[in-house]
Amino acid sequence: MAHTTYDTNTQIRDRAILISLVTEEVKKSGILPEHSLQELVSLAETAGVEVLGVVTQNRDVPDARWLIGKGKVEELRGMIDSLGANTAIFDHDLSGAQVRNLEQYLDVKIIDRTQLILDIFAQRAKTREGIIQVELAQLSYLLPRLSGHGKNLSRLGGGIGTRGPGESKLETDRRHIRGRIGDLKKQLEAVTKHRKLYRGRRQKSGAIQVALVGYTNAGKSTLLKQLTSAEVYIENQLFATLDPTSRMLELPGGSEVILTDTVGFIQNLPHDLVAAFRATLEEANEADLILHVVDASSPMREHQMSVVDSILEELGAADKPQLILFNKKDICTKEQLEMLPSGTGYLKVSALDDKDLLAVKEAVQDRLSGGIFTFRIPPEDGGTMALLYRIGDVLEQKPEEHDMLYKVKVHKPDYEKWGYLLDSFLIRE
Ligand SMILES: Nc1nc2c(ncn2[C@@H]2O[C@H](COP(=O)(O)OP(=O)(O)OP(=O)(O)O)[C@@H](O)[C@H]2O)c(=O)[nH]1
Ligand SMILES: [Mg+2]
Repeated sequence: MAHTTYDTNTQIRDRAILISLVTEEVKKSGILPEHSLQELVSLAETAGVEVLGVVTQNRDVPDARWLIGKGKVEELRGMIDSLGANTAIFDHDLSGAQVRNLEQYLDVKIIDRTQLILDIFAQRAKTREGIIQVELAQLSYLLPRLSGHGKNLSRLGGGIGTRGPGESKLETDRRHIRGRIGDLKKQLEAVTKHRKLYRGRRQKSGAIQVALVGYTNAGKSTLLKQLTSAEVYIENQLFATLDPTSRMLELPGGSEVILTDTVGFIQNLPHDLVAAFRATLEEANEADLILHVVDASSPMREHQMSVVDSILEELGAADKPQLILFNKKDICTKEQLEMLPSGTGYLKVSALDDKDLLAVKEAVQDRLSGGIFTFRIPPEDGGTMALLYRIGDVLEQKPEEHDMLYKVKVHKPDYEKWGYLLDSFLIRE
């Protein structure tokens, strides 16, 4: 199926009211409701929605029929009428029944946080793999809620919540959607296999992989660009990057690693999406070193870090060597900077500062270094000598009797891969 593209000029622009529900569960989670709502506003704006207003409600538990209390629903209806909204976006996942009830009563399009995120992903996906992944996630999300969506999706005929699978798809029966999900999974498998092959080749070539991961908008793409002079898409919006981009990064010692930018993480990342993007996020899993980029200026810094940690754990990448980059130090307050932990695993940087960029490269080099070793190699053995240059930085070379002595600062990942070939040349002291 062709991916539905969205032309903002010919569509009715979404004019939305955002609704945040603060339950006991939310209070216990440590997520500050105002930040979550702020994030929802950013998500909506990123999706191209005009935000007309917000409504919040405190309630111990969600209402089964309406999510929010009936009185709030009335209030919302009044706001919708007076502001001329055509969409209501809830910072909370909705059941099919809740969508149906709200849609009937309010007569606007009802969207929840997950759909909003999925919609942004649909707009952003560029590669075949990304496009399939998004459609798969959208359909998996839609399937159990199918009965909830009715006339408004087709009446408005576009905008958030309807991009991707396309309107006609929403009207077909579940069996059809299940069939489509099956097809997509097969396609995804084929594309992923191809990627794995390519990745395998990259690994065989001995290249060291370093992955930039972190919360959305932390500055990952900016760092990739600044460190490698790559042309990448940088925006002060959420999920600017969807498909991983890899570039060569030259370290101060002269050796090269492959640096990969990845999709940003977000709290409550829809589970279907994590599953669908597993293949992409596996870049992090394949990495020899993870650079966890943190927006140190964010008031939600700690929470965002723990979101990233738990997603890394879900991916099985929690035990990878990690370096934490506290980014955007140039816009941090003095207090924020003082609060940051320090030590060898952490670096406070600004992606816009050349000195800091050099410090990042040095730290990467250090983290990848497995120590300094000396090898004795006969001068005619060019192959082994070439191998030395592959596993690290040659610091010194001098003749001794008939051989050459090489002092090498080895890269841990390379040494683990190739070191066994050098065992017999190693001088043990
Ligand atoms: N002041 C300041 N701004 C920064 C710094 N690094 C990045 N930014 C800005 O932060 C915003 C987000 O940067 P990106 O590089 O797109 O962030 P990202 O982590 O790739 O975001 P996603 O792709 O959305 O996950 C942009 O407006 C950048 O210009 C920094 O060190 N200092
Ligand atoms: Mg990015």
